[in-house]
Amino acid sequence: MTDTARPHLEIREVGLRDGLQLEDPVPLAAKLALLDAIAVTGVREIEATSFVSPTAVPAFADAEELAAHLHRWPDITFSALVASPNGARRAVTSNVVNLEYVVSATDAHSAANVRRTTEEALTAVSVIADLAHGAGGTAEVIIAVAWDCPFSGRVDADHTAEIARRAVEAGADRISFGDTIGTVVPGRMTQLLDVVGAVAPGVELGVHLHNTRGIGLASAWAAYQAGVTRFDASFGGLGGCPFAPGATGNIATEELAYMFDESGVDTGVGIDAVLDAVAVLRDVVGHDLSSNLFRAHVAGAERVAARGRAQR
Ligand SMILES: CC(C)(COP(=O)([O-])OP(=O)([O-])OC[C@H]1O[C@@H](n2cnc3c(N)ncnc32)[C@H](O)[C@@H]1OP(=O)([O-])[O-])[C@@H](O)C(=O)NCCC(=O)NCCSC(=O)C[C@@](C)(O)CC(=O)[O-]
Repeated sequence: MTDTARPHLEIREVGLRDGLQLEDPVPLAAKLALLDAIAVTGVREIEATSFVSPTAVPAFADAEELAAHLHRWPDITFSALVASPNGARRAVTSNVVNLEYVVSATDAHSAANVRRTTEEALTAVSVIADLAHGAGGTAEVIIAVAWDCPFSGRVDADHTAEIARRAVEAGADRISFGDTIGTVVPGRMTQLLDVVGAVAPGVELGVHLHNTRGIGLASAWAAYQAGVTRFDASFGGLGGCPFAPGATGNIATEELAYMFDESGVDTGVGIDAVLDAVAVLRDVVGHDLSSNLFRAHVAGAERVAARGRAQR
């Protein structure tokens, strides 16, 4: 439960989308079990799936089927990633009206991801925003490779900020910056947010960070200090873009919530409940997860069990 007297922020859980997109397709029943587990953690927003090409990302071939179950969690605001107007149409037809549309800051990543240039991808923002708004929802643009591209290197902050400005001009309600290959550091986070503040003042901003180099939480803290209060995170730290070589997991929901809650910033997220959900996730994907907090939790539980056995 959020304490309104404390500073607070929103964590959007993206494990069902970013988390699963690099995995072998997970059966619908297992996705619903994951939703059951994550829906009781206190997160208020969940990015549930992607309406993209099932050839490009087989993990979300069941997007429509999953969407038909989302009414089961009426207290959660669900959203979906889309990569084209066609995907946006599929989403709103499935009653998923809050859309995240990805625009890559470089042509090279855009070509790998959606087979379009950045300019072509930007052209679709107004169409997608109209579709979302017409259905009573919201349109967010996530700018992928906002700081660094695995194909063309460093991205100028002015360039990313200009994409943000144009996306808002075209109808986006909100912009999130994606650190797709997990290279950003606090100084560069602050630099980009400063430039965006000058170019597109007053825009609602979020960040979508990957922890590839272990700096994700530090950059999240820098973003918070710069005024950002919306963060994507993935339980267990699962995730990664299939079209960005070297991409690995998102910052972990439980670690982000732990950092902020212990710093007096309310996330509304119950850490123990997320750790329970991560245990379900580990069984579903069948491999270890990168979350240090989860590892510490498992190791702590094993120590307690070993002590219990020794005392018997
Ligand atoms: C945009 C559309 C829908 C256009 O796909 P389309 O509408 O089918 O149009 P097309 O003419 O470009 O595609 C023709 C054929 O190529 C296939 N195709 C098309 N694209 C690809 C691709 N990339 N890789 C492999 N195959 C691809 C496509 O599936 C189709 O095959 P068919 O169905 O005829 O057999 C499609 O390109 C697509 O779905 N791309 C996937 C986008 C995606 O889901 N990327 C991962 C999410 S973005 C991300 O993770 C970054 C983010 C948001 O998290 C932020 C961050 O981390 O920083």
